[in-house]
Amino acid sequence: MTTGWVEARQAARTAAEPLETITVPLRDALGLALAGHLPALVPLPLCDTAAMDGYAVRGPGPWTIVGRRLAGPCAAVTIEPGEAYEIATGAPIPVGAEAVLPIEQSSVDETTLNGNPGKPHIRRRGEDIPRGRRVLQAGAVVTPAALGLAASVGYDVLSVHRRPKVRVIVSGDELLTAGLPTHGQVRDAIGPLLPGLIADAGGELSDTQFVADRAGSLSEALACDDVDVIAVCGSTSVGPADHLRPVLGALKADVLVDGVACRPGHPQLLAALPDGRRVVGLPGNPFAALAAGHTLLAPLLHRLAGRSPKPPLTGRLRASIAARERETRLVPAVRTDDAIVPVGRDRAGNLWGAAMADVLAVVPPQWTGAEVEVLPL
Ligand SMILES: Nc1nc2c(c(=O)[nH]1)N[C@H]1C(S)=C(S)[C@@H](COP(=O)(O)OP(=O)(O)OC[C@H]3O[C@@H](n4cnc5c(N)ncnc54)[C@H](O)[C@@H]3O)O[C@H]1N2
Ligand code: MOO
Repeated sequence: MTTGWVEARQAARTAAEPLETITVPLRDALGLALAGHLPALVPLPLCDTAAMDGYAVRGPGPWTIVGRRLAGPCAAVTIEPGEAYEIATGAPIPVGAEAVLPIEQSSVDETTLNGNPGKPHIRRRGEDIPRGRRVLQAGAVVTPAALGLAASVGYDVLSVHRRPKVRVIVSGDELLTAGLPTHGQVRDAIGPLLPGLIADAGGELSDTQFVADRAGSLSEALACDDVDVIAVCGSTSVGPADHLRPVLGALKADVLVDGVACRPGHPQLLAALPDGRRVVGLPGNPFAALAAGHTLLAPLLHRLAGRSPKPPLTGRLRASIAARERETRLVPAVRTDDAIVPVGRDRAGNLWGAAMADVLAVVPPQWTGAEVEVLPL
């Protein structure tokens, strides 16, 4: 029975548990999701440091310059009232220093320093991040900034969930993978779009296999057991060459979502094979496959990759889009400063609109109003 679009996405998110935890060097963690919360191993800054290039001073001026402190490991020194140390930004300040007088506010006559620090210009130990403070939550996706932060607070390795491996099976005797199609042939448009969609959702493409429109070929391709998810493109409908549902039946798969009330993409499906691998059926019409990729495949991969759900993005739709009675519409659109603007060219077989768009606007059944959820493309 067909599932509503919202319920289908929820079903995809709960159709599996996050994959095992692995420990990887920072450089290999980009794009993976943290398996646990990340507490700071050291405070930031580690000790009281100068926030400006200038002079660390104690007591009222004028001061006598007695030494120099540069950034880097150094023995602690104590500063006495009336003394100054020339100091670089980031250098530990001498014990007892009350302020850093920035170079621009100072005047030096031989070893005598004058000026007014105004503010202390000192970053105190732990002022930015105290030791032990949770800086990122389990389920956060490791971004370039997160890698820099993890290094700042002392990490060399991170515990993350491994990426789900995805095999793509493209079915269709009419498909051509390169060159100009001749009468009756069609260039495969889904094989090229899936690697990016899979990577964005936290997965890793294992390989892409092309199979003929025969039940036996599809069955054989589904037998591989070295991946977590298999995305089958085409063969989801009810025609004489559409074998996915009968093949899944013969393999005793548990069909979790059997069609979704959305346009395009309604014949899509999600199933669990007896050995735990998940199968997502993406309709053959290329824009329908993209829409289904964002409906079932991406949420399933997010979950397996251990990513926390994000709050939905919304915007105001500019244009009169006719909602359907029972189905959610997925409409390619661009985001402007103040609105979501549909781009058209969005028939199920045509990726032109989606290629011009930066989001899919989600128009629920019987929707009226302006605010819609959008899925970034
Ligand atoms: N009697 C019905 N017929 C159809 C229905 C329906 O409800 N009742 N739904 C239509 C919708 S909607 C879709 S979507 C398609 C889904 O079909 P399949 O998933 O079985 O896919 P195919 O039949 O193999 O192909 C459909 C269409 O897409 C082209 N195609 C297939 N694969 C690719 C590819 N990799 N790259 C580019 N184009 C591809 C194929 O040549 C066909 O034109 O079913 C409708 N029919
Ligand atoms: O629903 Mo189909 O998937 O429109 O092309």
